[in-house]
Amino acid sequence: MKPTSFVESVNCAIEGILYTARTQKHMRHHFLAALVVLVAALLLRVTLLEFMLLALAISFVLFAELLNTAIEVVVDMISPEFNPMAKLAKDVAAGAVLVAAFGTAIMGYLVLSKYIFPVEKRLLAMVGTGSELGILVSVILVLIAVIILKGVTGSGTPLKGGVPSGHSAVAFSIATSVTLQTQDPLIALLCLILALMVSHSRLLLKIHTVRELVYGALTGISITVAVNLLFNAFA
Ligand SMILES: Nc1ncnc2c1ncn2[C@@H]1O[C@H](COP(=O)(O)OP(=O)(O)OP(=O)(O)O)[C@@H](O)[C@H]1O
Repeated sequence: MKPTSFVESVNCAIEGILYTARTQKHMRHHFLAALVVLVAALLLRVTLLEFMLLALAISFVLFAELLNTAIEVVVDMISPEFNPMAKLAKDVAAGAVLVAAFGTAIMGYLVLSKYIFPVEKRLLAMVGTGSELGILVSVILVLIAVIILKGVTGSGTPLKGGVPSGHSAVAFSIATSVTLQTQDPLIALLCLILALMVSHSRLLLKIHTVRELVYGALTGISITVAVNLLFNAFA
């Protein structure tokens, strides 16, 4: 039935948002990311203008995901069977969300980095600069820990599958070592992206689950930080 009042129209719009949140996992990820960014913005006491920019960028992503879902629903209604034009319409709509999300990530970085980087720099200084020997020892200990953990959990082979992911552990160990060596938050961010890409590739190849990758990352980071703390304490 068509809405007859303003309140009913608003209700229909909210139902559309709820439908999108219920059926589209990307929408739920966008909401979660928006929550994290807005809470971080409040805690970091960004300026009013910066908060407005963040809010605008977040709204833009949510707006794009809602339109993408609307297009998907219409395409599914018109063409439930496989159709190259249906594919094109859905791919273009998904592209719009990707562009919006990419722009928002850049906006978030530009606004929040100047607040987060100084805190990160202080934390890195507390762990101390990594040494060449510390880097080597970390990687060797990470490899030994991965083999022992795989043996204990009885999963995977030394180079493939199981808990934790060896690729993820080594990638995050190297990322942590480079971060400590350079003490530079931007380098840390770039290394984190590289380590995430290595881990993601193992997920795409269906060699590991997210849980195995997270355990791998935690193994790599914790051992590398512990080794560097020890080296610096006895230096
Ligand atoms: N009827 C169809 N004909 C041809 N290709 C389709 C059709 N339906 C879906 N696809 C292809 O599958 C992809 C995913 O479409 P789907 O409807 O499953 O959206 P989704 O899983 O919600 O993805 P997202 O929201 O991430 O774009 C589309 O981008 C398109 O390439």
